[in-house]
Amino acid sequence: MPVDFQIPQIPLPIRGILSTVGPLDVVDILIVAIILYKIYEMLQDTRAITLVKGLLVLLGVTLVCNAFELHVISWLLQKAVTLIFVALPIVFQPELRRGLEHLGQGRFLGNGTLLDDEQARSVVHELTRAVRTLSSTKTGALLVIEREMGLNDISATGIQIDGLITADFLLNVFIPNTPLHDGAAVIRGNRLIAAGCLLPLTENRSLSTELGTRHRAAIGLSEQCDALIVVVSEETGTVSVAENGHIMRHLDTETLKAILEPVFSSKRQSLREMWENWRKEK
Ligand SMILES: Nc1ncnc2c1ncn2[C@@H]1O[C@H](COP(=O)(O)OP(=O)(O)OP(=O)(O)O)[C@@H](O)[C@H]1O
Repeated sequence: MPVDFQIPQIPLPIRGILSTVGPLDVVDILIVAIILYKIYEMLQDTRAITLVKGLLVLLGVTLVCNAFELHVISWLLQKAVTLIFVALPIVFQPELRRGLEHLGQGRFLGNGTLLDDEQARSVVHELTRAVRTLSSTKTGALLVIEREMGLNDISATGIQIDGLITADFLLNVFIPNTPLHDGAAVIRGNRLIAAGCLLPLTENRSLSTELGTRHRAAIGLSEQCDALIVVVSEETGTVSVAENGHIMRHLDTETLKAILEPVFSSKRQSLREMWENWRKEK
């Protein structure tokens, strides 16, 4: 028996709205949706997301109060929301700075040093060799690897060096009770550019209490820029890597190598080369 199937009719008011939507409106809405999603992605796992949720609740309550014409409460809430918007840039200065830096940083525009395949392989080999020894001898170390965002402000807090990276050189830097061992060493390309540098501490309160200031300094810097930070614990010898506000702990040499390889890889270099060639041609 044939089934009588009818396509449901779109209600008249919705049809009215749809008839006014053009292709440009669809593009407009898509762009706004992408921007909102990117903002959400940026704020995810940061202190700011809790505040955004609080703000949304406050806005919701204000709308409800307006609808019920509770004039005094809605006046107070409106003032509170305005005050919060003024306070936002002050309270979330680090997050804002990071967001704007992300915006301004094209993949090609970084100021790291170009490495060819051989140099990249060598620096990863020397780094992993040094970290393995530092870990087995329980020598505390903090190694900051610069990526697209320049770290001149961080390296300026320490002692300027500029030496080719070798495992022995790195081991020398972190020998306890020597002038350079305290603080972080900064790596740009295959060179150690500074040591004894001061990093900003994270204010994340949900971190394990096992993590002392060395690890908190690594997470703190990774919240503010795209650097990769390797930490060797003086207490336990464990190796960790901080990136993007997160820390991966208890890494073995193979895992560390797998993390480091793409950081120094030549794919990034070829994009840079494309950019530099394009600039030379201009
Ligand atoms: N803000 C900072 N910037 C750079 N280095 C720092 C900073 N704070 C601490 N450090 C380094 O960490 C050392 C202190 O480490 P602490 O024992 O407090 O941390 P930890 O995370 O428990 O590390 P570990 O497991 O090695 O003991 C300092 O001597 C210094 O070298």
